[in-house]
Amino acid sequence: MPEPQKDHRIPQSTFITEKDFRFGDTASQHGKAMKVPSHILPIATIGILAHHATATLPLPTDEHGDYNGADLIEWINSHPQGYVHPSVRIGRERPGDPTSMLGLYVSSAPGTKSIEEDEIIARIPWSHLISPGEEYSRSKFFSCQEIRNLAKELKLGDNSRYAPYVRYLLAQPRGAMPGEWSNAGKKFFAKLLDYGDLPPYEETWLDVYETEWIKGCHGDPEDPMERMAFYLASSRDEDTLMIPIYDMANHSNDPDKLNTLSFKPDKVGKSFRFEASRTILPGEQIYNSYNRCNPCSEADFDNCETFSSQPTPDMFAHFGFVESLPQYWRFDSSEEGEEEDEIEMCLSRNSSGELEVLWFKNSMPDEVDFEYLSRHLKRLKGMNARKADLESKLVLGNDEDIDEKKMPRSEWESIWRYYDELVRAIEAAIKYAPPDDEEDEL
Ligand SMILES: C[S@@+](CC[C@H](N)C(=O)[O-])C[C@H]1O[C@@H](n2cnc3c(N)ncnc32)[C@H](O)[C@@H]1O
Repeated sequence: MPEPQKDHRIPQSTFITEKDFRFGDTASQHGKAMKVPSHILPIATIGILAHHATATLPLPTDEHGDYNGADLIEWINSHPQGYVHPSVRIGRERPGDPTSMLGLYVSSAPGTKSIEEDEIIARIPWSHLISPGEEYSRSKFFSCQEIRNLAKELKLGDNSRYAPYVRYLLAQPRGAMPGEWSNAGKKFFAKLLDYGDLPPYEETWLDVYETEWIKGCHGDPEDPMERMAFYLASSRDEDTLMIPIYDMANHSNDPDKLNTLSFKPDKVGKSFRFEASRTILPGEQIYNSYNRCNPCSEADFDNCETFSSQPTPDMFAHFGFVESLPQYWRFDSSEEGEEEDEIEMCLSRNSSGELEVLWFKNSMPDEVDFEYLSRHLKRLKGMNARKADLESKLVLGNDEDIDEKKMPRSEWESIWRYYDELVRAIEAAIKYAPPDDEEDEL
């Protein structure tokens, strides 16, 4: 499929002429026990919360006390088809600072070589992927069997044949995605979005676990490990595969940052490959794109391996963070029962650093859309004016006992981070509206 045309020279509104290449936004975009390396700390000491976790051996850490994936790398390299590039470092963005993100890097240790374009960053053999087994297909984007298999391995803990991977997964903090939030957090977020009138639309986050897992896969509502497996798959898998090492890479669609390509196994039994799309220098972070195929990313469509094209709000629903620019926004201004009326735009910065909106020719805003956007902007600003009051009523204090009407501070902060980006997108849509004569073409 051709890539949409973008013209960065035009500072205000411009067109994207081809847009109908969405394949569906379903994609996620989702050994033996090892000797523990000498440099270890118990999970709790390195500040990772593990809910419902099976007790496992501690995670290996580096000299800063950060998880370094040493056991994972050794486990993968011990397989004849397994390979992790020797320059790869797993660690924190700011070593030793637990508030900074864990991710994949090219080490900056003296003597470390760059990873060159087309070089393999990691090759993960089929035996080291948690998969739907014989049901695997390259063109399948959701699998109940994958989640079942993942839950089974999580329960096995150190006895899993994926133990080095499972240990890391069990140590992941839970509760970052809107679907996992407290009732109070979900209720307030739903209100902020005017109960389904703004994205992310409720079907992408509100009851996904109940709809997709409990109903769709006949999951057990009493099994916390199944719930954990569901959300781990949602935020980490590549379509239907859980892929160690690869899933340590953080997301970016910034063309200056995105530096990799990935290749799924053609069929059961084959390996997964993760490659450099350009030279990655020592000290640089290794980034993946979780929605590479969205029309606002600069990715070459030939490299569109997973067809994942989620808009920025859906990314928030599935992964719990708001991607930085470029962003892809889709609003539906229609009333219930009416035919869909979509506004679609890319938000980015031009070469002078100014915000820029790129419109899609067939879904530019008309008068009805402007009324919709303006009404919500006013409503959202009204909520912001009451933020301090709302905070005192809705956020749990440090020493406060659990209260059904209140949410943890992390949820509150996440909601307002999303608020800032949503308001910026709506303001930009209004400010950079297409001129009237272009509107007439609709
Ligand atoms: C596949 S994991 C990536 C590795 C992850 N950072 C870890 O510690 O294992 C996806 C999760 O990483 C975080 N993440 C990835 N890219 C991010 C970004 N650009 N900004 C903020 N959080 C990000 C989000 O919490 C997301 O749900």
